[in-house]
Amino acid sequence: MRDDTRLYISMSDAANPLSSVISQPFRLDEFDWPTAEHYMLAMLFEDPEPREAIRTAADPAEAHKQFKRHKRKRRPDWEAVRRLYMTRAIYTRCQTHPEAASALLQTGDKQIIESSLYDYYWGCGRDGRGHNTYGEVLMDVRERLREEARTHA
Ligand SMILES: Nc1nc(O)c(N)c(N[C@@H]2O[C@H](COP(=O)(O)O)[C@@H](O)[C@H]2O)n1
Repeated sequence: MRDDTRLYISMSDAANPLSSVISQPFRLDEFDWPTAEHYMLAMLFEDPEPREAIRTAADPAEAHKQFKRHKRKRRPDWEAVRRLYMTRAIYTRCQTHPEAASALLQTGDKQIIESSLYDYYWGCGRDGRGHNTYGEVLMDVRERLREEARTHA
């Protein structure tokens, strides 16, 4: 049965304006980032070398390869900060690209769910019991954009 109250998205859909891998560059923390995924993966490291290797990767797949290459240098506090970094990336992308903000606002009050078989943190996991953190980040940013629109009306 169709459920119009939910919107399922896939992380790997680079054509979806809600995805973290869509090519919508933005500037944040004094650097230019090709995608939100590049930014999030770079923030996994405090060391500037892997950060730069990820930032300058040609696409998100290459950025992911760089992330894996440097995996051992991963910052110890990542679990505590990852949601915040993803939120900053998505919010800044929406500030930079009005079409990104508008695509998010057009989802209305739908619950956004990242469908992922394997990821129980960013996605909903195979059985739907995952945290769906990426979906929550999108909904948080959507709420903030709405608040800002109300304030500036
Ligand atoms: N499943 C999924 N959904 C997203 O929205 C994502 N941005 C990612 N990215 C992947 O997450 C991994 C790094 O973060 P964690 O250590 O899991 O917190 C890495 O594999 C990225 O490619 N994944």
